[in-house]
Amino acid sequence: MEMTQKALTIAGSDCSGGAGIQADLKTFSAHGVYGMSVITAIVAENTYRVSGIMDVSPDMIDKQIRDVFEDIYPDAVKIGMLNTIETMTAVAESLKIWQPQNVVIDPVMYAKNGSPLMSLDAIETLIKVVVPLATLVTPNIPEAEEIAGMMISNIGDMKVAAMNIHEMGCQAVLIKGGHAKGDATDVFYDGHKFYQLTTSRIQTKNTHGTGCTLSSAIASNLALGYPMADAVKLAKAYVTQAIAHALPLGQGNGPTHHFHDLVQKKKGVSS
Ligand SMILES: Nc1ncnc2c1ncn2[C@@H]1O[C@H](COP(=O)(O)OP(=O)(O)O)[C@@H](O)[C@H]1O
Ligand SMILES: Cc1ncc(COP(=O)(O)OP(=O)(O)O)c(N)n1
Repeated sequence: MEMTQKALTIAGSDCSGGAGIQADLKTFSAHGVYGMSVITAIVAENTYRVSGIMDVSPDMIDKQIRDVFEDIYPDAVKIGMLNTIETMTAVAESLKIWQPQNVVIDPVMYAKNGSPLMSLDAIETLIKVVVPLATLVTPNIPEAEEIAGMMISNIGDMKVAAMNIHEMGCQAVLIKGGHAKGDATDVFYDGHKFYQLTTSRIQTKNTHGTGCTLSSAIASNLALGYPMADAVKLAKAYVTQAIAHALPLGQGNGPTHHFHDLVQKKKGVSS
């Protein structure tokens, strides 16, 4: 019988289906990876607004993580929205017990429409307690500015911020360029070498869930056994296709679209 790769997302629920847990599970499925979820918060949101957040208690987060790991140990974990200090601490304590091998952390702070998804007072805990757990951390430009404590206006700044974040104790950093002007260039730093991943910017407003899609595609590829640099390159190709096929749903930023044909194979990847 073929082996089944398993991935876990620890994140918030987006009831409109474009981001959070929902985007992550769709991405895992498209990659042929068995998906599991630990919900950290229930978010009432859609393509143009966030109208409410209910945090799940630390005790329920612990129980969800324990029940997953005790029974179906994941090959990779993706972490998304962690709203509060208590949520971050609960996730960090549990992961220290279960020691997953691959941990991709998308340090979600805001939704595309600017609504906050992380409490302002939690930034220090994010840096000291959460970032060091990461095999890879994937901030967008505004998130990288907050974490690294600097402004980012060009690729050189992205590289400096990546090095600063790497020094906080994670193994690798990917700064996403979706919020920049011009080409969509992401900067990947593995602690030794920089890689620039560039695609033309797709002219669309339908970009709800791009960050979630990218980080869960990376987690899928790590679960499938790809080395980190290949996992990132293949995921960048996947998110580009998911944006190219994004759905014009809702009144705001429509969601990325997911299906197996968008998944890129290793053969086409240049080193
Ligand atoms: N319009 C676009 N065209 C092509 N790629 C894009 C576009 N917008 C975002 N991306 C890519 O999507 C991924 C997610 O980036 P970003 O949108 O910055 O994340 P987030 O959703 O966390 O803000 C990155 O690989 C980025 O380069
Ligand atoms: C529940 C939840 N988690 C994360 C996000 C943010 O998703 P992201 O892909 O980073 O960006 P946008 O979808 O907001 O463009 C979210 N909105 N909801």
